[in-house]
Amino acid sequence: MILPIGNAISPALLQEITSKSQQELEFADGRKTAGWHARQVKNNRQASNSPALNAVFEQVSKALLAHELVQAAARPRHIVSLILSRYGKGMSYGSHVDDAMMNGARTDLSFTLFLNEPAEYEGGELIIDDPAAERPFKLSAGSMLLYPSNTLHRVKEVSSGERLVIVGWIRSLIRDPGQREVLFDLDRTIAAIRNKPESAELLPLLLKSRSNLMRMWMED
Ligand SMILES: O=C(O)CCC(=O)C(=O)O
Ligand SMILES: [Fe+2]
Repeated sequence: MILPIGNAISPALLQEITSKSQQELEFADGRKTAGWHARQVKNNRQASNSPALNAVFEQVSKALLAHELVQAAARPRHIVSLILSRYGKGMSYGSHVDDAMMNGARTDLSFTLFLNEPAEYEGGELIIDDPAAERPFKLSAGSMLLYPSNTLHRVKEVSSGERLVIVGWIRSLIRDPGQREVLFDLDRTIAAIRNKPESAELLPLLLKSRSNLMRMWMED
């Protein structure tokens, strides 16, 4: 499941990140943190490690882990890694798969949190490989695209302006994307009937099914 999530972080946090990116943070060649294959197709710049960057990442992690849709779709155990990237004119990231393990943890979901508006740059679409159709995504500032880490994906060349994003990886309590989708659908069903008096009898059974599926599938 590929899921766009609007308003993933607050406008205040978004504003703080963009102004720090312009004024305070330093950026270096993104190839330094890529594996041997990704290095050949990666052409961007990313924020270097610093206390200011860590403070940003802490706030972003907190906001995303508290977000209802992120919780429902990803069932996150924790955020494994975050990168703040900037793509200027001529930069892109060719087709690749993300590393299965980062910082000692399995990566189950990947996401891109868009930090500036689509009108601020040409190109720069995130494309998730899909045998049936190419799906380009270019979301508004503060929105994120959440997708399974087992996909091939790429970022089209930016032809003008600048693209600023935070890219991240989530270790889920539910390893299998299909099982996560069943739980996501159940969450939505429960939310839709929760306050309907005519569903009062069915609700406990649905809650029981969700709990018991979690017990079957969850790992820590
Ligand atoms: O910039 C993006 O939207 C995605 C970047 C990416 O795929 C990666 O860093 O692995
Ligand atoms: Fe990637």
